[in-house]
Amino acid sequence: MAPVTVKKICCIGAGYVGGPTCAVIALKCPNIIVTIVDLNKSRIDAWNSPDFSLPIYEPGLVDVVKEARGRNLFFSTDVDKAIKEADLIFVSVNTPTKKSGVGAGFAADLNYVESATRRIAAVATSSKIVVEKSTVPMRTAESMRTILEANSKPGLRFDILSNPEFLAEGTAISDLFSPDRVLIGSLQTPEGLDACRSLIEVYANWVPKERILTVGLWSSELSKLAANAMLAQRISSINALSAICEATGANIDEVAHAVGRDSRMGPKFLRASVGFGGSCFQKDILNLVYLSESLHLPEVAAYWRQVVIMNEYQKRRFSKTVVDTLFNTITNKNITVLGFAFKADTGDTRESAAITLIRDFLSERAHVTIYDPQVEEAQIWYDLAEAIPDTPIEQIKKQVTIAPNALDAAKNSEAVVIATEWKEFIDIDWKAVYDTMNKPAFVFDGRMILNADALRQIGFKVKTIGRGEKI
Ligand SMILES: NC(=O)C1=CN([C@@H]2O[C@H](COP(=O)(O)OP(=O)(O)OC[C@H]3O[C@@H](n4cnc5c(N)ncnc54)[C@H](O)[C@@H]3O)[C@@H](O)[C@H]2O)C=CC1
Ligand SMILES: O=C(O)[C@H]1O[C@H](OP(=O)(O)OP(=O)(O)OC[C@H]2O[C@@H](n3ccc(=O)[nH]c3=O)[C@H](O)[C@@H]2O)[C@H](O)[C@@H](O)[C@@H]1O
Repeated sequence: MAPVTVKKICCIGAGYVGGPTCAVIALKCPNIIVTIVDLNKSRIDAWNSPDFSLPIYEPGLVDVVKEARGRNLFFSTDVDKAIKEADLIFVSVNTPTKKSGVGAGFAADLNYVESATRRIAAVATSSKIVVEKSTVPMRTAESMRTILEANSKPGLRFDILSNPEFLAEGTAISDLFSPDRVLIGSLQTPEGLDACRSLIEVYANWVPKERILTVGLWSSELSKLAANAMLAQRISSINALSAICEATGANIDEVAHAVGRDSRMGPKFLRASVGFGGSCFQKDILNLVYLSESLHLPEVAAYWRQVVIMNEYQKRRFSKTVVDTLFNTITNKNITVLGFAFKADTGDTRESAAITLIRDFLSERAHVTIYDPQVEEAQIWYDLAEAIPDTPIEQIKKQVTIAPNALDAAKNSEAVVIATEWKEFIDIDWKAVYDTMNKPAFVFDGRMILNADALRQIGFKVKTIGRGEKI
């Protein structure tokens, strides 16, 4: 049997991964019809909006959608139709950490993957290649195959591939245009290898073949968890060192530079911060911890768990620095938090360190004013209500203001806290900010983006993460 030439792709899940990934496939493969489906109608409506107000903010994404939408890229809520017509289906649904039941707080909730798989089984009338795009625990492909085989019409074949996604938010389009690697895992059977070849042919439309890596299914699933765990581990390592810098007078920037010049380590991902956020690092590490515990490897579990513990410590340590520096109390003081997204160039707030910082400030009974250039007000209220479940939102709203820009946000405040590394924060008229603030005026730079000396010249007292210098 020869590999199938893919003509129609269905992507289940129109989120941060499914949307950009399959939009780029459509752009780069004009001969393939790509339909991205989701149960969430408002999300699909936004993808289809005439003025391209897409549901996610990602630099370059609008241009991709403008070129491909209506040509060979479609967004729809008709999941069944898209499944039926496709020869290859990406499953790009969410896999959050389980909130209750066995493995609560650690294991991935596979409910969405299972429902998508059951839907494929229920409606497929022809054989399909089914691709795990979501990040999943090891051996999920096996469960998917069992569900498909037990529930589908007789005579159909389902080949499952693992094709984890490595894009980072904020740079998703350039990551997808020129990925470091595309990883495809398959069973090493003739059918599995044929399915793998079919997917290789899709990517080969724009990705050099030497960047398309093929491995066994289980290695592929584990590689995704491993990559995220090791990236997060680097941040926790540099953040642990930032605490030593602050206590000793060393400068974490200089340490990171010196360490990163070793070609075995490289300079990337060594930026100390208020702590990593995002929907995946913590979730995927906890998933690895759960896997290790299930495999009776407690030392391995403890090793990875420490990466998350260190991240929590970093967030707490930063909010404590703010309180300690503001004369040990922020009760009734105005604190301005610049940035709410978990990193720059995204409107995504999932697990953002800003949320933990703000929760800590509110618990000290401070008044907090927030400004973020991309995050919508409704999202901020939603996240704060989730983070502080025992306080009614009306009460939270009494303590929090959302401002339309940084200058307004800083008015009459005692301290400005940089929580997200948005470039526009570097270019603020800091003298104007200073003039509107109560004195002494403090800046806490949790992202190392500001010129501390220039701020001190204006009159600010400045604390930068990872620097032990006098404020
Ligand atoms: N966000 C990121 O940058 C990255 C995420 N990942 C992984 O990709 C997966 C998806 O992540 P995101 O796109 O961020 O999630 P998301 O929450 O933004 O999108 C998932 C979408 O799937 C839809 N969905 C769920 N069940 C469905 C079903 N049965 N039928 C149709 N639609 C359904 C939801 O309505 C939602 O819109 C996760 O496993 C994540 O770990 C991997 C790499 C990067
Ligand atoms: O599986 C996923 O979801 C994705 O997770 C991360 O991507 P993402 O979370 O979008 O963004 P990152 O750039 O990795 O940043 C994650 C967090 O770490 C922080 N960070 C990053 C780098 C650094 O040096 N220091 C640092 O604190 C960021 O500010 C952010 O809060 C990975 O980088 C992607 O390869 C992966 O596909």
